[in-house]
Order: sequence, then C-alpha cells, then structure tokens
Amino acid sequence: MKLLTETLNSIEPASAELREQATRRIESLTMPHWALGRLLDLAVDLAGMTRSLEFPVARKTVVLMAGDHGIVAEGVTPQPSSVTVQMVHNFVAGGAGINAVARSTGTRVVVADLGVAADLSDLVSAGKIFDCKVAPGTCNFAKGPAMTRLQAVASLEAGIGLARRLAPETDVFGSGEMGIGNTSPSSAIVAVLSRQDPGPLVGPGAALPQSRLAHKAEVIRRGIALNRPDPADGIDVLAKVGGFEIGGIAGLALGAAALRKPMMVDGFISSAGALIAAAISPAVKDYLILAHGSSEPGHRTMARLLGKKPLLDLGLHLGEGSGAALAMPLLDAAREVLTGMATFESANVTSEGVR
Ligand SMILES: O=C(O)c1ccc[n+]([C@@H]2O[C@H](COP(=O)([O-])O)[C@@H](O)[C@H]2O)c1
Ligand SMILES: Cc1cc2nc[nH]c2cc1C
Repeated sequence: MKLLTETLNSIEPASAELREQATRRIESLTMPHWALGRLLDLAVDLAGMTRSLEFPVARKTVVLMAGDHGIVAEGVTPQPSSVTVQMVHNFVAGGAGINAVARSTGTRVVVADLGVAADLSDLVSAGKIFDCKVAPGTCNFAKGPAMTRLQAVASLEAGIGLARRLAPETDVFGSGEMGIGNTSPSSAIVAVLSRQDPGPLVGPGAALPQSRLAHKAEVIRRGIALNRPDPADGIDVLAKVGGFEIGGIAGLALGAAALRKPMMVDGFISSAGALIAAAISPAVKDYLILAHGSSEPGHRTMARLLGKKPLLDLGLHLGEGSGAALAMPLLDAAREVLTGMATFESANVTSEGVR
C-alpha cells in the first residue's frame, strides 16, 4: 500500500503553462490556423505532460500484461484459458500481432505475468518475462469477488513497479494485455463506472458468437448484482469484478503519470484499466492518450468516461497493445511539427489572414 499511496501523492495535473507555451508556438508556425488538427492537440497535451516543448518520445515501450479469469467457467468466451499461456510463449518468440506491429513502429515490447494460470518460471528465469504474478487467475466473479482487496492493491503496485523499473529506458509507455475472458471484467468495469446496465456494453471479445452475447451480459449483470462494487472506489471495483492484468494496466498508468510520462492506452481492456486508474486518481487522465477506438461496443462509453477521442479508428479488437504500438509514430510527428517547422517570422511568410 505504501508504493500506491506514494505514487498517488506524486501525481500532479499536466502543466497549464507548458500547454499555453506549446499553443503559442503552434500559432506562430507556417500553416493556416490549427491546420494539422488533432496532431497539434496531441503536441499541446505532450508538452503539458512532460513540461517540455521538446518532449521526448523516441523510446517507446509497450508493457504487455497477461492474466487469467475465473469467469471463463461461465461460458462467456469461446476460447479456452490455455490460450493465454500459449500466447505468452508466442509473444516471447516474436510471432504475435503485437510483435509485428511493434517492429514496424520501433516499439519495444515487454511481457509481464500478472496472473496467468500456468507455470511460467522457465521464461522468468530466462529473463524473458517479468514475474508479477499475484495469483494463478482470478476467481469467478459470478460467484464472489474476483480477488481480495489486497490482491487488487498488489496488481496496482506491480504495474507501478514496472513503470518505475522501465522508466530509465522509456519516454512513452503503451499498455497491452492478454487474457482469455478479460472482455467480461472490462464490460463489468465500464457498466459499474458508467452506472449502466451491461447489456449494450458487451461484445464478442475473441469471437463469441452473436447468439451468446445475451448470456455473457446476464453473467456480468449477475456478477455486479452479487458483488455490489462501489463506483466511487476504484480499488473496490477492481477487486470485485476486475482482473490482475487490468490492475497492472491501471498501476502502469498511475506510475507513468507520477513520472510525468505519457501512456498510450490500447483497446477495450486497456481502457478498463485506464478507467480504474482514473477512478482512483482523476489527474491520471492528463497523462493518457487513447490510441484507437476498439470495435467492442462498450469502448465508446469508456472513451466518453475518460474524456478522450481515439487517435485511430481501424476496427481493431486484438488487444495485446497492438493499437498502442500502431499509434506511436503520431507522437514523433507531433514532436517534429512543434520543433522542426519554421515560424512565419523565420521563414518570411505573411501571416495576415491566417492567424
Ligand atoms: O483490446 C481490445 O479492444 C480487445 C477486444 C476484444 C478482444 N481482445 C482480446 O481478446 C481476449 C479477450 O476476449 P474474450 O472473448 O476471451 O473475453 C484478450 O486476450 C484480449 O486481448 C481485445
Ligand atoms: C489466438 C488469440 C490471440 C489473442 N491475442 C489477444 N487475445 C487473443 C485471443 C486469441 C484466441
């Protein structure tokens, strides 16, 4: 609890002064007013987060957190839990979607076990993954809480610990996850925090047939009614209906914010982690960038609660951090615009009528 408290105490809002300076600089650059649109909004955000007009974004790290879910016993996913550990091996071997996308954008991928229901000690001792295992899978939240409050704090602190450990070699964090069943806790989290029925917030996840969606929604509805998570207490929501990798993502967001570093949020599950972080510390939102709009239906509500517009809209629903890795080059573009463009004055371009 000490690490969490210390981290929460050191999160400050983004700098209004640096946002203002970035805005003034942009208005002096040789283009019609705000002509590079949301790329410029991104530049202002990054300046405010990092307190610099020459914000560093070169070193990008997606932290891919894996965990298993007791709720799988309720038939909410067509995939067996064993796919989680199989995919962890695939990530380490470089053969997954995230590995391909990350290679193409110069993004490093690190893998952490937050709660996989399998023995990963070989990969841990070979230094291929971080061992942050809280427990081998959550409990079934249709029958009781997914985890204890202590375990929820442990998962948050594991994410904070990863942020701290990777910070010396990271300018921008990206969130990623792998966990068969994890769209169910994610739908539960957005339902609780938006105080809505889960029905419209439930989607196919990893290809659940349309005919099973009503069952999935009913299981989640029952889990919420049974556990009664308190929407005013993010840790309680995480403990009652969350997941270990979701807690890890929330912790990564808190840790990054405390270090004044941006975190690129991937899709549906990552956004559930971001929502937990924001429920614990609203100022964390200043350090979050929403990479893309997931095609899971509940993601729109998540984006609204986070107060963010996704950068990309490509129909992605893979998870793993793939959308976060894909959006990373936009940060380089934002930096180059702010630092590399000529001003009206330096380039001798008439600014009348455009400012
Ligand atoms: O991030 C997303 O937008 C996303 C949307 C749908 C599915 N996923 C991935 O699919 C898995 C969870 O799906 P499910 O159906 O088993 O709950 C998990 O490993 C996620 O990484 C991810
Ligand atoms: C193969 C596979 C890869 C994934 N990556 C993220 N979730 C996944 C789910 C499955 C089933």
